[in-house]
Amino acid sequence: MFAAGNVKLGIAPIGWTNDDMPELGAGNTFEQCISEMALAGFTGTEIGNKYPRNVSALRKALHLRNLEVASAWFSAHLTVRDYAETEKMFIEHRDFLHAMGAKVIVVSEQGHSVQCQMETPLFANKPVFSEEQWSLLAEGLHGLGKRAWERGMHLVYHHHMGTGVQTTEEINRLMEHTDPALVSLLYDTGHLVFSGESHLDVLKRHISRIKHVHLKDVRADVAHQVRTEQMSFLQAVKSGVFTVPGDGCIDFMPVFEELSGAAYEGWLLVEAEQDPARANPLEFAIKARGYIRNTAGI
Ligand SMILES: O=C1C[C@@H](O)[C@H](O)[C@@H](O)C1=O
Ligand SMILES: [Co+2]
Repeated sequence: MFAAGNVKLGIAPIGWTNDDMPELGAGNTFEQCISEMALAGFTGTEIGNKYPRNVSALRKALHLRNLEVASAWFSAHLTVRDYAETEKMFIEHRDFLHAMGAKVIVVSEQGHSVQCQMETPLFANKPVFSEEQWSLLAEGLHGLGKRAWERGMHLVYHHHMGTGVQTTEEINRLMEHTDPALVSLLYDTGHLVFSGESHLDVLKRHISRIKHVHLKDVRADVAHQVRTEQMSFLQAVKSGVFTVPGDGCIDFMPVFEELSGAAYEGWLLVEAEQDPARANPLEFAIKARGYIRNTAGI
């Protein structure tokens, strides 16, 4: 299916320790996390809050386990703060990722986001950007995209539940109003399905812009409960709305077919935040690895 060497397989540390709720998996160490990633058969990772910020220490720890850095999340605040403030932090983040050998920088606009509010019902309160906020976002992303290019890197925008870029319409709008040379798309299956979008329509429409992929599955019964009981994003995660590919309601075969058909090059990164006390991270990493082998043949 995928041509040899086109894709690399990674896994995010969020299944071991959750950056949005560090109390989930607080007892899991950095070394345990990266050792189990390697043991499960992955060759890449994103950077979590327990990872050392020292380039040589992180490089050594990952190299010992044959792991590479795929990317790391950056929270932008382009709709609520001065551009210069976001740019300064972005440059620091970019330079760290560049030193670690990453080629893409994950960016999500967190201005007005309800993603990290424990008590705020998700679906009723997601922000809807005004015309002015859309312009601030597009212009700001163009600025950050140019900064990424200074190091030969791509900015990949992460559409996300509880933010102003969640739905198909919002993703379409962002893609239409940004320059493909400066702003690419991160495709996250879990966020699209949880939001009620057609993940395959988004994939087909924006395939040429997609430069990073998060493979996240959804437990449909929990997603339904989140809507009916007006739960927050964090409550949804704690309740188990997300899981690894092969354990939820998404059939990843058409996703892999579409990506490979378009000769997608880059990372396929399993990202399944759930409570590690309820879902053993190593067990679920092994499960994901087996499912990908059986469906994508890699
Ligand atoms: O890429 C991601 C990073 C996390 O911090 C976030 O909340 C998660 O849902 C996600 O998709
Ligand atoms: Co993601």
